[in-house]
Amino acid sequence: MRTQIKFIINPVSGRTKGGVNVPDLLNQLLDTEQYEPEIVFTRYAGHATEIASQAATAGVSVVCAVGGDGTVNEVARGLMGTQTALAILPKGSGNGLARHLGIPMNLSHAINILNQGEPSAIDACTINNHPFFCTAGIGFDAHVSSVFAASTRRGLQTYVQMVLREFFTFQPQKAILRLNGEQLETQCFVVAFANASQYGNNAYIAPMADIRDGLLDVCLIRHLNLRKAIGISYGLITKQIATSPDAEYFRTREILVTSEHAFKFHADGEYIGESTSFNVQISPLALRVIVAREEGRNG
Ligand SMILES: Nc1ncnc2c1ncn2[C@@H]1O[C@H](COP(=O)(O)OP(=O)(O)OP(=O)(O)O)[C@@H](O)[C@H]1O
Repeated sequence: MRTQIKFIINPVSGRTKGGVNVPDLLNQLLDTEQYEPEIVFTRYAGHATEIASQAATAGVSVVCAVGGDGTVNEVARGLMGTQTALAILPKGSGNGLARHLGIPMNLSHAINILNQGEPSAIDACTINNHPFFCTAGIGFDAHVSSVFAASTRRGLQTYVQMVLREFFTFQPQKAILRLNGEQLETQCFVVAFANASQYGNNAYIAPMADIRDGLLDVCLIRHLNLRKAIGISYGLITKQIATSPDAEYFRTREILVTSEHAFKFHADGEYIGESTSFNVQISPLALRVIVAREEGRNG
């Protein structure tokens, strides 16, 4: 019997990439002896969660998110805790979870992985009950998400320009971190909560994060001047941030953060809002994903 697979395509993701007609590509490359495909397009933000959740209830084996991290997050939250596996055809600009899982950025290659892949369970997380699968954070990274969300311009270059501009006016705030029975009162430029190793675009905020270990990798950056920020940025792209004296790491199942001043927060790069209190938790192995056979065994 063929495996039922539902493709959920976000027509507005990856606007800067243009060009690729995903249904045509699937017609050419998907192994239809193995898969029985159905293709749907999202009509509004949040629609992907509804479609994915209905597919899981109907017993569809695989739901494939065709889009960026926002689409992957929406589909994954509809599948968490079910037997239906997530697949990813990356079409966004960051593609953090796909990159972490070794899914190729080239869509044809990604379809080939799907043809030969197997399900493998990964951890799922929440920040104040908002699910995330890659990274969440409070402080500067969330501030950048909020500015980026409000902008009509997209692309890596816009993003880098925005980060530079915002860096010079952003002020760290005091917070209390509670984790592993300990309490830490500190200035926070960023507190990143990593399930996967990267934000996306191969920016490795927690290079040693294991997505199947039942633990969050927490990265605390207390404050940064320009010289230190250049070091951190270099560490992000060379996977060496953990050796920086300006980035501290903790592993935990749960973390509570409280502050007097509100912090902005994001989940999988999507700006969510502001709060003075954060509860970040992990649900071990709560999401099945289709990965290359080797990745499932070793990754
Ligand atoms: N039909 C639609 N119309 C408008 N917005 C949509 C639609 N379908 C999904 N969305 C929203 O589009 C947003 C962006 O999607 P996504 O993150 O996948 O693409 P991206 O921003 O290009 O990629 P990346 O996050 O990697 O930069 C998501 O927040 C999602 O809720």
